[in-house]
Amino acid sequence: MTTEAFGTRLRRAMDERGPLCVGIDPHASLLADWGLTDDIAGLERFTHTVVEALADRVAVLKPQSAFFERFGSRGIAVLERAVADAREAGALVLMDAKRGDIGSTMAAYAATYLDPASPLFSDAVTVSPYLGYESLRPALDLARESGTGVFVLALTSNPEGAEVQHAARVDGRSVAATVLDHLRAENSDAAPMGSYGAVVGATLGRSIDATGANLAINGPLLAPGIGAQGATAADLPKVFGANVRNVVPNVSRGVLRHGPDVAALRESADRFASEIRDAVAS
Ligand SMILES: O=c1ccn([C@@H]2O[C@H](COP(=O)(O)O)[C@@H](O)[C@H]2O)c(=O)[nH]1
Repeated sequence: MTTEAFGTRLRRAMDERGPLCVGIDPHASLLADWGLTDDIAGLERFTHTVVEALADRVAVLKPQSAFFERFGSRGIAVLERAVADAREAGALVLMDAKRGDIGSTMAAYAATYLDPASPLFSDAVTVSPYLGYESLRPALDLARESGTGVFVLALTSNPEGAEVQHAARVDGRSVAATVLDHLRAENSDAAPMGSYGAVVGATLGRSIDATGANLAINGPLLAPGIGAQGATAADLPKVFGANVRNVVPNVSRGVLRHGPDVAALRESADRFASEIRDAVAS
């Protein structure tokens, strides 16, 4: 059996549905705003509603694992169901777990999200490179084998990220630029796009320039920060320049605050999608 690469599947989904990625982030405050209880029943209703509203129309759904983990094993069961239902409805699922550890432990994280036999098998996972890029090798290798993807934190959307990511190594290269260089090498032989992505916040403005980072990695660029964190679709060309075609913009609370009405969730996602289309085309 040949497994189609994640980068190929993502490119097709972006072309067919537009590049928008909507987050499934069941904040306690959103459960309350939706009139739901802050327990498993509320979590289940919230998650099911988002998947029902959006999995048949957006390219990517991104569950934020933390909001499910806080409910223990029953929360993980809700997450497993959401991943399976979203994939069944045609969305790619990017698990936002931000895992990172020494290689031998990383192999277990990789198996959790990228092994087709796992109950949490997803199309891609976010990982943290701060134990050293090569510590991610088990995930990078398993992704290649299973046709899945890996998104590595490079320049995150939060202001605190700069203290680590802009820091210079002894050779003067910034940490962020180094991560992006590794990803470019990983994606070098891929067409139409590699399966190894970077997380680069839509909030960053031109602060990227100071890092010497080159965003041309021939892979997807997950761009969180639109909506609740203050960035807009219009920021995308400013931040990503010529690489904007590979950007997967993420909106979580900006869409989710319109629930629990399914039509209102869809309208909001459609509005963001259309603003993004216009901004990317301009
Ligand atoms: O740099 C990063 C990396 C990940 N995130 C995650 O994306 C969503 C953003 O949610 P909003 O409600 O749209 O602000 C959330 O799950 C974060 O953990 C990020 O924001 N920045």
